[in-house]
Amino acid sequence: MSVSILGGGAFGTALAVAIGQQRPVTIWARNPETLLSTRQSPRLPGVSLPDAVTVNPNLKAALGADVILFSMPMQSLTGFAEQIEDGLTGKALVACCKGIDLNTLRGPTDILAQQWPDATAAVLTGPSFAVDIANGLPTALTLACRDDQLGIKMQEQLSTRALRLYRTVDVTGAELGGALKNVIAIACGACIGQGLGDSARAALMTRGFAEIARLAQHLGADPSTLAGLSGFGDLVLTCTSEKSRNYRFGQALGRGETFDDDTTVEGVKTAAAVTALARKLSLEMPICEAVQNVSQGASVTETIQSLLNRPLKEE
Ligand SMILES: NC(=O)C1=CN([C@@H]2O[C@H](COP(=O)(O)OP(=O)(O)OC[C@H]3O[C@@H](n4cnc5c(N)ncnc54)[C@H](OP(=O)(O)O)[C@@H]3O)[C@@H](O)[C@H]2O)C=CC1
Ligand SMILES: O=C(CO)COP(=O)(O)O
Repeated sequence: MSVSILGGGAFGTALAVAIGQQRPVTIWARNPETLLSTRQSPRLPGVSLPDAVTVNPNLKAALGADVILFSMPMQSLTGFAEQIEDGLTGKALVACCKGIDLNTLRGPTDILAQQWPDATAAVLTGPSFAVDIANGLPTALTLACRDDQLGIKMQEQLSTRALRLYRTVDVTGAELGGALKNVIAIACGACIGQGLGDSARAALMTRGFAEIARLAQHLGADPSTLAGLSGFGDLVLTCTSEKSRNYRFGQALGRGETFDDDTTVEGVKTAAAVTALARKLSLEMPICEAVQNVSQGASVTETIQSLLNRPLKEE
């Protein structure tokens, strides 16, 4: 099975570095100049692509692979997919983005499946910072594919000695865990940024997990997926590490500081999408709604106070 990665940002480059330790892989980027000239991505400085990685600026050629990984921000996926005319029949399309599309309220595999009904859509997600993967540190991810036979083949192709893929057929659970943990990470960053302490963060993580489970199970996810790498695992990582862009964005909100506009922070648009989705489905998701409000400029102090003022209830 040949493998291509579309997207030359931090995650796409890290995956190319990891997979390229064991087998040939192609990476395509819309602005490939630096990758071509230095074999490093400006989004992941200091890490060089191994010889087994081909940088191919020709998208059509990259689309010829059997397995195609889509490694770009969630809100770019629809626009990117719509410009590709190829039917990609019979190919395995693996979404590597974490989020919910704000216009359609769909996850990445739905978007891929709608654009390419004759291909199989899957998702690769879980607790992993690009820099850790690229440095060869041990990492475990979830590969979710409804076609388990294809999932088994991809698991073998994409795993390396350090990058260990676990498999599931629960695409909905894997995708929603990865999308929503970014929203809760913003809340946790804001909590720490405001100086509210580790106990308050633990409360937000736990009640945030309850919100993730509420929405995901309503949409058919298996609770065991949510307790796994793509849910609980990624929630723990992202809510506790300053390597996370979502967490750092939340910290900046909590401290009343500005944040670099050019940094990918998936949780902001996902908070808006999930708030809309929860309203549509009549589900209560107060922490996600709070993140949406503070991202839109509401006071962090007042928003936290209104969470604390909610009626007492059973856990
Ligand atoms: N970084 C990480 O540690 C991890 C990230 N992820 C997920 O991976 C996804 C990508 O994030 P990440 O790589 O970190 O983000 P980066 O900000 O590092 O890079 C994003 C990349 O996407 C490219 N891109 C943006 N829009 C388009 C488009 N319309 N067409 C083609 N390429 C486009 C950008 O190109 P250009 O440089 O030209 O702007 C850039 O190379 C996110 O959903 C994230 O949640 C998942 C796990 C870990
Ligand atoms: O998804 C990630 C870790 O699993 C990366 O998190 P950030 O996008 O917050 O940096």
